[in-house]
Formats: sequence, C-alpha cells, structure tokens
Amino acid sequence: MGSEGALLLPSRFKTVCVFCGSSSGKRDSYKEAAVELGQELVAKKLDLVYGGGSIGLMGLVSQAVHGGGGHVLGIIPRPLMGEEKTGVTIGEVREVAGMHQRKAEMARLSDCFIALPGGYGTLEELLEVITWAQLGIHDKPVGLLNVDGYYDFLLTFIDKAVDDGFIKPSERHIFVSAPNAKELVQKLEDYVPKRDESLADLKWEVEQSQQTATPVVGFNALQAEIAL
Ligand SMILES: C/C(=C\CNc1ncnc2c1ncn2[C@@H]1O[C@H](COP(=O)(O)O)[C@@H](O)[C@H]1O)CO
Repeated sequence: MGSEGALLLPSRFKTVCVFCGSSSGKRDSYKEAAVELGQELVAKKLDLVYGGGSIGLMGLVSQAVHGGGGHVLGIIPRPLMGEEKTGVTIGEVREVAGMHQRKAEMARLSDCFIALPGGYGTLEELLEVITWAQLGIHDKPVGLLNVDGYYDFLLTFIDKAVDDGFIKPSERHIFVSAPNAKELVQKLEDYVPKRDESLADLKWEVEQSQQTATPVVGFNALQAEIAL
C-alpha cells in the first residue's frame, strides 16, 4: 500500500517538545528538516512546545505547525522577551522567570523531546533531558533528528563515553536518532524506557536552608516539577 493509503494510527503522544537552533544553519537541509518536522507533527495531530520566538529553526518549525493548524506553545524567559531578541512569536506564549523554569516547563508540558540541529542552547536542553532520563526523573523518549549526519560526532562521542566507562552500556539507548522526522517520530512511539532499579529508592528531599530560607531543590522536587 502507498503511504497515501496507509492508515494513520493515533499517536500515544499529545505534545512534543522541540529543541533547535535559534539560527538556521548554513545548509538548506536543516531548514527543510525543521519544516518537515512541523508538518509531521501536524499530520500526527501533535501539539508543539518550544522555546518561543521566530528566529532560526525555531521560527520555521513553529510556523509549520501553526500554519498547518496545530497548537504552538512558546515558553520564553522574561530576559529574552521582546521582538528584538526572539522575533515575533506565533501561537500561545508563556512567560517564565528564567532559563531553568523554561526547561522545567517544557519538560512538564510535553510527552517526548526532539532535537533538531542547533548550537549550545540546543545541546544544553538536549543533554539535560537525557540526564533526567538517566536519573529516572522522567521516562519520556528523547530523539535526535540527525539531519545530514549533523549529530554523528555527538553519537560517536557518546559511544566513546560508553567504551571508556562513563556512560553505562544500558544507558546508550536513551538517545533515539533518525535522519528524518517521520522515522524519528515512529521510533519515539516505539521507545520502551528501561528502568534502572538501582535508582528506584532514590530520595533527595527538598531541604530548607536554616540560615537563608532558600529552598534547595532536590531530586523529588524536580520530579514533581515536571510531573511524571
Ligand atoms: C540571546 C539572543 C537571542 C536568542 N534568542 C532565543 N530566543 C528563544 N530561545 C532561545 C534563544 N536562544 C536560545 N534559545 C533556546 O535554546 C535553543 C536554541 O539555542 P541555540 O544555541 O541557538 O542552539 C532553543 O531550543 C531555545 O529554547 C539575543 O541576541
């Protein structure tokens, strides 16, 4: 059967969080991949959560979802609010106090994560949700859209870290990757988290500093914050 005739099964996800460049990159394939990802989300009736704004790949993916009739939610830290920094934002916009709250909100409000090509910001967001998955803070799938092999060096580095004993072989699977949006979303749908039982009893409580009354946020608080 041709793909036009294939039955589109409903997704197990409702909302996908996308991390991606605030720049567009130098290859057309990066821009095309951002638009294709947006169109794939629309085709699967998935909502988008992202960092807000209309610059770079962030703008392209959000415009593709919004233009296709999908719901777009941009989460923007107050210091980045303003057209001169993030461009004109489409869809729903939620303002948060800072970068940490943004990441917690993006994680809380989504069912899986996808990273398109990007720079430091994208890598930081991606590695944080990978670390949270490793620690059992969430069990939401994390996917790399490895457009034109953009993330090959990162994947090779992860293999090196496994080989050299810094990442457990059983945790190599946390990264799901594919060269195009359709394959990646399917892999994320099929992903089964492997629970590390050694973490099951971890209890880092929220502590209250006696002197400053400043809350020290621990493991359980973060788990609650992003609402498993
Ligand atoms: C710092 C300035 C503009 C950057 N504007 C951004 N607006 C919204 N979100 C952003 C911005 N920069 C980074 N982000 C977040 O990080 C990811 C992109 O970072 P990268 O370094 O470009 O890969 C993205 O997912 C956003 O969540 C004013 O000069």
